[in-house]
Amino acid sequence: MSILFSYNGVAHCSCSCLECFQLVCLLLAKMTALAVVLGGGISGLSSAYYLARSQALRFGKVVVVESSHRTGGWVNTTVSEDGAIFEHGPRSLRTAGAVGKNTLELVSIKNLSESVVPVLSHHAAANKRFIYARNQMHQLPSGLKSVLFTQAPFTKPFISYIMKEPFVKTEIEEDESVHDFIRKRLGNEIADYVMDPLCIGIFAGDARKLSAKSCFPAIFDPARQRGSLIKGLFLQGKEAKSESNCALVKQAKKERWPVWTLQGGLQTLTDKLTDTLMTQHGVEIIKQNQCKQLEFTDNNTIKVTTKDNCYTADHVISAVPATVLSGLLPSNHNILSKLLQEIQQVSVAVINLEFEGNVLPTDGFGYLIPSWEKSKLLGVIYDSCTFPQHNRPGSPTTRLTCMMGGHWFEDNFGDPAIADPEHLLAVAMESLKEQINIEAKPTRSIVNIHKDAIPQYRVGHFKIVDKINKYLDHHNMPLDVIGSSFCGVSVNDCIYNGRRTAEKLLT
Ligand SMILES: Cc1cc2nc3c(=O)[nH]c(=O)nc-3n(C[C@H](O)[C@H](O)[C@H](O)COP(=O)(O)OP(=O)(O)OC[C@H]3O[C@@H](n4cnc5c(N)ncnc54)[C@H](O)[C@@H]3O)c2cc1C
Ligand SMILES: C=CC1=C(C)c2cc3[nH]c(cc4nc(cc5[nH]c(cc1n2)c(C)c5CCC(=O)O)C(CCC(=O)O)=C4C)c(C)c3C=C
Repeated sequence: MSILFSYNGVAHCSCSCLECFQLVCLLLAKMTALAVVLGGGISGLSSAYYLARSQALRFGKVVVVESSHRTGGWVNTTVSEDGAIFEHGPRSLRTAGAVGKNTLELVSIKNLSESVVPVLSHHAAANKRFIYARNQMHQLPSGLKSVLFTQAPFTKPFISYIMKEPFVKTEIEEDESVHDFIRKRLGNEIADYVMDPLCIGIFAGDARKLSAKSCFPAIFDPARQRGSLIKGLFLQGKEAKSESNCALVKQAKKERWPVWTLQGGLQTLTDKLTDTLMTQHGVEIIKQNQCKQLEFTDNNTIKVTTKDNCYTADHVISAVPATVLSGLLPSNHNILSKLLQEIQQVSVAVINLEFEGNVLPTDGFGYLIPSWEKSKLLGVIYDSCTFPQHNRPGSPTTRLTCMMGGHWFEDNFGDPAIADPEHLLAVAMESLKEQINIEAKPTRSIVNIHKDAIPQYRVGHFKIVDKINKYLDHHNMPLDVIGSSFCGVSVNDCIYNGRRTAEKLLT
């Protein structure tokens, strides 16, 4: 069989049989099929990468439309002229679990293995995490000694909470707040001193509102299955885990890295993805090209209207926040719009500071402040201790990041769109003085107000996500939704979900 075809859509087959004609039509359709990815954050970039790297030829063209002048979304690093690195968004990625392994594999494929900067297991940043409560700094238990002996602010040794839990009789809810879930099983102290600050350190959110099922599926689901949190975690640990052939994954496991970053900061990853998508995979990334509207056509395509262009897409992957997608949909899909609107985000003020010399009271990852302390500061990250490789070369400096706002932004600072950076800086400096006795003037300060940065998975979030996916299926819409609004806010989750969606489309 010899087939000739031209790009005007007319196929010529020398044997002129119907089978060949159909095959050619199919090939042509695939070669011209267009996938549009909305949003060039880590979710959009990774889904575009996993779509474009495939040989499956499902799409002839992949286009990423991004509203801002840069890709990366919340992944945003400043490399100053003197070599100091400041992260305005995520700063470290965990190695644990399938999602952690997947990111290390991606880093390895992208030839970034040599750029990985790990935190080693014996390092202070791996073991010393603090909470600031009742005017004192408390180290959270880590290691056998601190589990066996009573350590303030707890009134019992950690082990006693753990031993009792399998015998606690409690209703198994389909979902409940993180605080309730832990309080019922491990008591008030663990809920108040561990889970409350943990919800701040991941979601900048309120443990009494956030969903245990959606925010911590790795503890909620096994606990529900086994009737006990401790039994669930223990038995889950015994389940077979798939091995990876990736040298970087093996090294991370062998050396027990808890978290890592990259030389040049985490934006190195999004920059590399952006670059290789365009130069090696033929993906078009169009910046400053905000998507304005989506229209669903009769022939099952989507008309994507952006600031400067209009595309007829065979498939759209939305990697913008749920609330943004909600505003792009036509009025006949207002049920879907309303569901998306329910997934709200909170705003965070991120203040990067640099001081001459070492001004930290101790080494460690940093500290979080439980919400019931009513501090205006959510917590502080000791960047120069965690990743000294990112300090300005030469004389010693301290870099730290103060985070403020989150669920409590409006209460504490008013409308994030008009909050005063000078005021935020002053509040941060005041809190640092009160909490860790830093009175020195910073040599550098960068204030960013990240509006609507972190989605809040409130109790019942899983039902909203389920309804959204069912709606898309039921209406046979050529649209997938990914990104931090849905199934995990960590960079690892975003990459993993981008991959899963791309691979689903290719099968
Ligand atoms: C302060 C902070 C600290 C964090 N720390 C960590 C951490 O240490 N570790 C970790 O794993 N995670 C961390 N996270 C979470 C993680 O960074 C984010 O959840 C993740 O980067 C979200 O990626 P995304 O691509 O889903 O969304 P986004 O980054 O929001 O990307 C969405 C993109 O869509 C674009 N866009 C929006 N509207 C439109 C439109 N209409 N048309 C076209 N484009 C549009 C945006 O400009 C953006 O580029 C942190 C987040 C914040 C804010
Ligand atoms: C110790 C101080 C910390 C502050 C302050 C903090 C603020 C903060 N963090 C996020 C979002 C995320 N952080 C994540 C990981 C993470 N955060 C801290 C500490 C602080 N965070 C640590 C020690 C870690 C590593 C987790 C670990 O090793 O166990 C993540 C990723 C979580 C994951 O599942 O991988 C996110 C997301 C925000 C929005 C924020 C602002 C207040």
